[in-house]
Amino acid sequence: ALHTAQQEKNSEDYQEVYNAIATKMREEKDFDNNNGYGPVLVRLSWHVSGTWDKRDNSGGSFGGTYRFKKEMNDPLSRGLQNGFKFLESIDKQFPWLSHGDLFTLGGVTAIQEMQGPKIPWRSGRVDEPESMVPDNGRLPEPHYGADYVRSYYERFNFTDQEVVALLGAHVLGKAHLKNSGYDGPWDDESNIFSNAFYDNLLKLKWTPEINDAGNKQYDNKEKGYMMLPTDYALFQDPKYLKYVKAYANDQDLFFKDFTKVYTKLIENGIEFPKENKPHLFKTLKEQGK
Ligand code: HEM
Ligand SMILES: Cc1cnc2ccccc2c1N
Repeated sequence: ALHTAQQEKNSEDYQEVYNAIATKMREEKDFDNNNGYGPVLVRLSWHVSGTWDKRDNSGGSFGGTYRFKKEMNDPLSRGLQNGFKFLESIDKQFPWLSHGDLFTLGGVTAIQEMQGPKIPWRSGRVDEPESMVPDNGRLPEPHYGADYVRSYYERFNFTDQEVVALLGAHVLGKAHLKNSGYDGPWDDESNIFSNAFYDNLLKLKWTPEINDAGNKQYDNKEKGYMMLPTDYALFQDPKYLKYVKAYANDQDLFFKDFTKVYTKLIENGIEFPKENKPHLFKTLKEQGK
């Protein structure tokens, strides 16, 4: 059964939460080699949504079950505890906000504050008990190629175009050897949301290397950039490559398509009554803050 969102506050209340998250991001911008908390907040919003299974509508962002240790300690989510800890003070400041809304609003705020597209965000997710925590093993592994990526996203009914647009979020942040067994990029500023992921994928020379954890990754020595095998798959597969080229050449198109598929991702499995309108948030900058 679909979950029905329960709208209880108005946009001004959620803008206040947005501002609290965005302000804290500014205050703690030296986190993780100066990347700040933006990237890990975006990854958290994806992981809490990526457990969804269209077949029985289990998992997904609605119930906020990431707060329980079985989901939080999924080995494929190592490092996301930093994002959870960051949001704990926000959780205390706004006790009326559900965890599902908190985790997804964290990602939306981070994307917009990192100069990404405006993401219209709908509220009303309702906390579910620990018994509803989905099993581990629903998140993707980074070791494989295009066939794996394509079949993984079949569980979301995402097309090739949607998969390529969604993965553009890997312009943000970095891989940490102790988290995932992958490492890099080694530049210190990957906290601006742009179409650079596609540009680099297409234009730079990528050398397969075995990293210190024994995993194969694709490195560009000149720039100190890396690509996971699942990233590089978008270059290897001709059907994906078509969209990589489109987004490398048109950032507006990327922003538009990313907004659509990211919204689908964080809303999967939830029914929003028609009066439950999306909230459009102003960035701190737009508010003169
Ligand atoms: C094929 C699907 C995907 C795979 C296999 C994958 C895998 C990974 C891995 C291994 C890392 C490094 C984690 C670490 O070592 O700390 C990572 C980081 C990240 N992922 Fe993904 N990911 C996928 C899809 C996505 C999607 C759909 C999004 C968002 C829309 C996303 C956003 C991020 C972000 C922002 C980071 C950087 C986090 C940080 O800097 O701490 N990823 N991903
Ligand atoms: C440039 C690049 C490529 N792939 C990534 C995968 C995970 C996290 C960050 C990445 C990143 N900044």
